[in-house]
Amino acid sequence: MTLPASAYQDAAAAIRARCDLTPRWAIVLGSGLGPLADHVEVSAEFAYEDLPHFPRSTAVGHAGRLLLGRLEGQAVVVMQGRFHLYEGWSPQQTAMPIRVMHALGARSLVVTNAAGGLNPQMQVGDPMVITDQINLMFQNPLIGPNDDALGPRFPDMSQPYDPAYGETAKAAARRGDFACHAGVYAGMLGPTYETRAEYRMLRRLGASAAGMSTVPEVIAARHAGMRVLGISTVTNVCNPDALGETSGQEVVDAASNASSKLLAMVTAVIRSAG
Ligand SMILES: O=P(O)(O)O[C@H]1O[C@H](CO)[C@@H](O)[C@H]1O
Ligand code: HPA
Repeated sequence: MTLPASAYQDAAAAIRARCDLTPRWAIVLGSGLGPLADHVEVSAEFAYEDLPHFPRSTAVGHAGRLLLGRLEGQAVVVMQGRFHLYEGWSPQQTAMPIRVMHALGARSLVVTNAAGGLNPQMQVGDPMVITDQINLMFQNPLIGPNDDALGPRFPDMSQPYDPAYGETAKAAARRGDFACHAGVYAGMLGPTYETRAEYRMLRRLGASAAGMSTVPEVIAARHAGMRVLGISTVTNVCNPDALGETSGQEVVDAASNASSKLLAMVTAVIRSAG
């Protein structure tokens, strides 16, 4: 579905009409990671269905709420649930909330997700700081007329994830004494999990984690010049030579069990950016 060019401004105006907080940080909470929002001192809350042009959350473990408030004293806007291509939303729709949060004032983005761990050292519950991404969805939210007011026609993607944010997140994991990896996120279309042959291929391509989100959001954020921190939580281990079965509920449960690690890393980055 094509969105009107004004879609994200319309949604931002509807939010501003009820809340005058200018968020500095935008945070997207992935599958099972919604409880992180319990730590936000909430000023206003919106159901996605009440916001103009917003898609509705249909994925398991995605509440479908936008919150404005404070985390560690910093003004934040938080998506409790995101949109995926496999739900039937267009690339533009999956990325639209990023533009809305940018229009509200956010200039830094934290994207989190549940992902399959491809690196043999990974265990369920381990976080991974995303250093780069591979777009294997073969779709792009910037296709169509470019909004020159937002960003360039051909955005640079040489460093989509901010290295300083990543270092701060890793330092928080060291202080917390929990394992933390760093690596490349492969964005898949889904909704099927990958076959053994596909996990093998992803390893060969240099990916350390596989998921079905994040890539369109980060493209939209970089287009708009936002600094990005990305953290995956390993919810299933993808060993092509001994692959167990994976279910959506298992992914959600594993992510929420590990959410305290994510909270420690995200709050450290937000605090350090003062
Ligand atoms: O990336 P998030 O939204 O965390 O969700 C991940 O978990 C779901 C699969 O279990 C897929 O939606 C995948 O992308
Ligand atoms: O193994 C996976 N593959 C794709 N998406 C996922 N989301 C959680 N785990 C996975």
